[in-house]
Formats: sequence, C-alpha cells, structure tokens
Amino acid sequence: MDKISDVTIADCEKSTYIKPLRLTYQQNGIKKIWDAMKVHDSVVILIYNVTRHVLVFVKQFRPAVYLCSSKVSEVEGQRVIKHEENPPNLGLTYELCAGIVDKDTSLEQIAQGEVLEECGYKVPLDKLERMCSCRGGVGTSGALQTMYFAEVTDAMRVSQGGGVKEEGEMIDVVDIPVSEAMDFVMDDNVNKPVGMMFAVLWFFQHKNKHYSSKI
Ligand SMILES: Nc1ncnc2c1ncn2[C@@H]1O[C@H](COP(=O)(O)OP(=O)(O)O[C@H]2O[C@H](CO)[C@@H](O)[C@H](O)[C@H]2O)[C@@H](O)[C@H]1O
Ligand SMILES: [Mg+2]
Repeated sequence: MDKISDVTIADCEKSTYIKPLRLTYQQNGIKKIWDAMKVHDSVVILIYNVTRHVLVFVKQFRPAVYLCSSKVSEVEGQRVIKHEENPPNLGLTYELCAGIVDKDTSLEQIAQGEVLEECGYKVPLDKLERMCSCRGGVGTSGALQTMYFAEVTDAMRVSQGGGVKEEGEMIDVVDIPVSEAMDFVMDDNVNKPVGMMFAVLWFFQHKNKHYSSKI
C-alpha cells in the first residue's frame, strides 16, 4: 500500500495538464455560460495476455479520486487532507494502461510506449487494434479518448513496467483472470473509470469467444 502524507490543497493557478476556461455563447438566441477545462486527449489500452488468459490492468494512487473521497479539513488557514482520517486506498484505482497525448507522434506510438512503460510488454505497432474512441468528462472537458486492444504473450514481457521512475510514476501491474474479470469490474468496492468497464464488456463481446474456443 502506498504511504500518502502531508496532503495540502491550493487553487491551481497554472498547470501543464489542465486549463479551466469560461465560455459564453448563445444557443437559440439564449445567452449562456459554461465553465470548461482544456485537458490532453488520451489513449487507453486493454491488454490481454494470451499465455495466461488474464487481462492486464494498472493500479495507482489518483490524487483527484482521493480528493473526491476525502474529508477536507482546515489547519492554520491551510486546506489539508489528514491521511490518518482518510486512508490512501480511497485514492487507489484500477485502470486500463493509459497515457496522455502530449507528444507529436501517432496515437499508436503513444499507446505502444505506455504499454511498455507501465506494464513492461513490448508490443509491435501492428498488434495494437483500435477499438473505438469516446469523449470523457462531457460536462467539464470533453477530451477525446482512443481505446486500443493489445494481445500479448509472456515472451513479450521485457520489464516489470511500473511507469517512468524519473517522472515519479508508481504503478502496479495487476493480472485479472478472464474468468474473474466481469465480477471485478462490477465490484463497487473497486475504484475504476467507466472506460475500463466498457473495455471488458467489449472483450467479452468481440474477443473472448474466439479465445475460449482455442483453450
Ligand atoms: N493533472 C495532473 N497533475 C499533475 N501531474 C500530472 C497530471 N496529469 C498527468 N500528470 C503527470 O504526467 C504523467 C502522465 O501520465 P500518463 O500519460 O500515464 O497519463 P494518465 O494515465 O495519468 O492519464 C490518462 O489515463 C486516465 C485513465 O484512463 C485518463 O482518465 C486520463 O484522461 C488520461 O490522460 C503522470 O504520471 C504525472 O506525472
Ligand atoms: Mg498512465
């Protein structure tokens, strides 16, 4: 379990990752205001390890999830989250391997890099199958998320993954047997984004019959 401590909260003045903006516009002649946020587009990858018939997910501490689930206190005029009262697992999530689109390369190349960095599998570009794309956070950001499927084998595992250490990433790779995947994504006690649930359903719809017949 990650040790989280000394959590303070401040307004976000300037960020590389998010930019809050206010739009004014007219809709059918009615004046309106909407507060929106510019964030990076992203890629996510559902990884299926055919050697062991497991789906490969990542587990990490997500500060935004921790913030949403925690009680914020004030200590000497400073907003804080007391880790003694708000256990770090409130912010732990299970997700698909994912990354933001912050480089000027193809989405497939970004996806390939994330699978290697986060999960340790070296996947050829032509093994990345585009699943679909969708909009995230339609009320606030509306960023585009492109989803891929990658079939991997144990032989393609070249490292433990875990994220880019120099960037401070701390990611656990979690294998879930296909036979347990539905129960896992439907478990309300497991924090996860909706995209992960969709991807598992997609897997059962489009892939699992094909693999089951080979076992
Ligand atoms: N807001 C922030 N504040 C500070 N540092 C930040 C930050 N956002 C990113 N970073 C830094 O940039 C790194 C980028 O990480 P990734 O490219 O793996 O994207 P991530 O998986 O977080 O989000 C992707 O995957 C998740 C899960 O699907 C999607 O919700 C999301 O839109 C998508 O970008 C992080 O490790 C962190 O160092
Ligand atoms: Mg990531």
